[in-house]
Amino acid sequence: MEVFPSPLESARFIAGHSRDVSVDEEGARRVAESLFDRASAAEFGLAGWKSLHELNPRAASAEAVDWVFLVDTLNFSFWSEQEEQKYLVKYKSKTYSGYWSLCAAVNRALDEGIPITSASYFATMTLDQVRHVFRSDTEVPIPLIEERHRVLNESGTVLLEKFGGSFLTCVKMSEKSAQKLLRLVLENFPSYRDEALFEKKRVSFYKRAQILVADTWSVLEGKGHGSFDDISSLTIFADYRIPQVLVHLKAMKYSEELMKKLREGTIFQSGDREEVEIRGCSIWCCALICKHLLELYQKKGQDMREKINAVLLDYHLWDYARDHREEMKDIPFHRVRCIYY
Ligand SMILES: Nc1nc2c(c(CN[C@H]3C=C[C@H](O)[C@@H]3O)cn2[C@@H]2O[C@H](COP(=O)(O)O)[C@@H](O)[C@H]2O)c(=O)[nH]1
Repeated sequence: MEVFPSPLESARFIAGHSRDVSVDEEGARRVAESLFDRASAAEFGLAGWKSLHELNPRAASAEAVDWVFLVDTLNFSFWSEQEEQKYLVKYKSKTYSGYWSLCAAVNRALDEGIPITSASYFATMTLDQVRHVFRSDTEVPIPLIEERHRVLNESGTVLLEKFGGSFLTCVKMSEKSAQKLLRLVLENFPSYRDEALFEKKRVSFYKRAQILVADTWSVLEGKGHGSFDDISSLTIFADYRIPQVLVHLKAMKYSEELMKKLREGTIFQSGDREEVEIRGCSIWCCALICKHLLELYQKKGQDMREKINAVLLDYHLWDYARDHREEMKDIPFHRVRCIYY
């Protein structure tokens, strides 16, 4: 049986050997305290995935699960070199940027009668068809269009050959275990294997694989085939926004030399030491915030393990980063062009 390193153990190891990034335990505690009241609010919970985001599916159907699979297969690299020159998609008289531009393009295609979420379609899509579906409403195209074409064909082919073209089939095989679904995704879909070498050790982040499991849990509303009893075993999803918000909230710190490189807009490569430290420390920092949050509730005699986990903390912090873009503009995000996040 193939061994997949645990993202949480990887994060612990990276945080323990990191040079340019540090987790601030006091800062993490303060973030937990600031979230304390909000964590028991409805928006923080699972229902927020649909109620807060108009582009997410309303249904909990097999088609909705396929929508999640397609989107998370392409859920990477939306940042633009120049902030003012970026990929944008207009949908139902609203203009979307970043991750939401991907969702808007998918929904636009579905409205045009293009079965973009069907494996039988995206398994054999041509590059021109991908260019058409994800066309931009500015002169800036979606980044990594050739890579998106490749992962679409690859993932669609596997979904057809091994799971009858339906990601729900894969979910059913996981028998309500998030870790089993994570393993099935990693074993079968190579583009999801988000790993690196750090201090000669194989470490993992599995950002798209873990968010795929989390979004599947969310779209199925934690019920039926999506009632994962081990959903709390997932970590946050190490993208390029969570580190930014953790530094903004002073739960994580960068060295002067790293801050300088980030401010200059240095483009890092997947697996660079600084990139691995940023991603691993982000995961570790959020694990500490979760721990402190649960302890705060325990002191109040409330067992919130069903309501607080890294997934819901991640969604909250990611949405916070979106809503506080202006306030966070002095904190640079790290730039890597890759298919992992
Ligand atoms: N850690 C984490 N990373 C996330 C997401 C999402 C979308 N999930 C939302 C959908 C339903 C839920 O309610 C979530 O709110 C996208 N990303 C990553 O962000 C980056 C894009 O950023 P920007 O350029 O600002 O749009 C890119 O790496 C993308 O992969 C998340 O949830 N967590």
